[in-house]
Amino acid sequence: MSNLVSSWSKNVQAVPESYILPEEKRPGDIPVPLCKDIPVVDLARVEGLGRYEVVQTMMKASQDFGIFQVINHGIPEELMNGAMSLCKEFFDMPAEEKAVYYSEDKTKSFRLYTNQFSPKASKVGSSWRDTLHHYSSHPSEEKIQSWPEKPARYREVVGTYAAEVKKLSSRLLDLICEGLGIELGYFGDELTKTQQFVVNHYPPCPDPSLVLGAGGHKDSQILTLLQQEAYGLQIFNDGKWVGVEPIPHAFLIGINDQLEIISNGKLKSALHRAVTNTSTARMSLVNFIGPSPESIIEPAKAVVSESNPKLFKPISSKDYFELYMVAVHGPQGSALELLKL
Ligand SMILES: O=C(O)CCC(=O)C(=O)O
Ligand SMILES: [Fe+2]
Repeated sequence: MSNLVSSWSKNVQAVPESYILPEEKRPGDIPVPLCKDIPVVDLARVEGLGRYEVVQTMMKASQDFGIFQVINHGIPEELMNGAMSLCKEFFDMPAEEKAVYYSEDKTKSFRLYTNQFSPKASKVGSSWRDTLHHYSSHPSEEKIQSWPEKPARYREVVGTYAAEVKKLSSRLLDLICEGLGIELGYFGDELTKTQQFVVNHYPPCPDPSLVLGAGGHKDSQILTLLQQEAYGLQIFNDGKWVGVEPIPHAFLIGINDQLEIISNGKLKSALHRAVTNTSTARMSLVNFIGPSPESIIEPAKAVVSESNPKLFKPISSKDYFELYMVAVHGPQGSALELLKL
């Protein structure tokens, strides 16, 4: 338990050795510019004449950046504020109260942990973050019973929030179907059977140039919907790291590896990382929508043709995740390369 970064980092003046990255992986001191070209999609325009343009913008952003942001998405601001502040309250609780939820057992549907991507064996480059992870496959009311009882209203608000995010993901995936020329409802069942809600907490760090909150990686599932208030997310674009500007109450949408496969490479899963800062704890509320473990992931028939042959081998979602968990430590930050034909 004492290994939670939020438990010990207040008392340190320097970054402990095991958190210092090898030189080539460090974010360094040179400022990373914010990328001003990542599209912000106004979902209010979907119902009217703007629909075609919205879909095209989403498609182009997914090809060029692998991410875009959405506003007027229909999830109430009070609900987003409520989820964010309850998650903050959770991390602000005394270490003993959080200890109950701490677990290194990856099969648990709910747990608090630190350093998922840095096995104990590796002595360098641990991530400067703690994570609260909720995993569910729908419908899954009983899983909520394993979530924190404190702060009061946590279960209720996070439960409502997760359900709203799931609805938003379905709307977005229908628009993506339109853009790809895939039949509507393609993602309606097995391909979106699972939902993970991950709360990343990055405490202030004495020297952000030496560490990362989250090392470079791609997300393995279908779609990411991320809520944030403070800056810290960067993507690797056009050969360099660029910053993503947080927009209050927007959701950042990310294409994941298994959607890249289904789209036959038309949509790109973005390599991204999170940096820390010296003054404020940053939180990101991350929702991953993904397939059932048994789903076979392969390019959709509608996106493949003689002139556009399959680029990826079929694989079950479960097997993809196993490959991913090894490959995520490598320079690609994902297992996509291993499936290329
Ligand atoms: O905190 C962030 O902005 C990124 C987190 C992330 O990439 C993840 O949880 O997969
Ligand atoms: Fe990620």
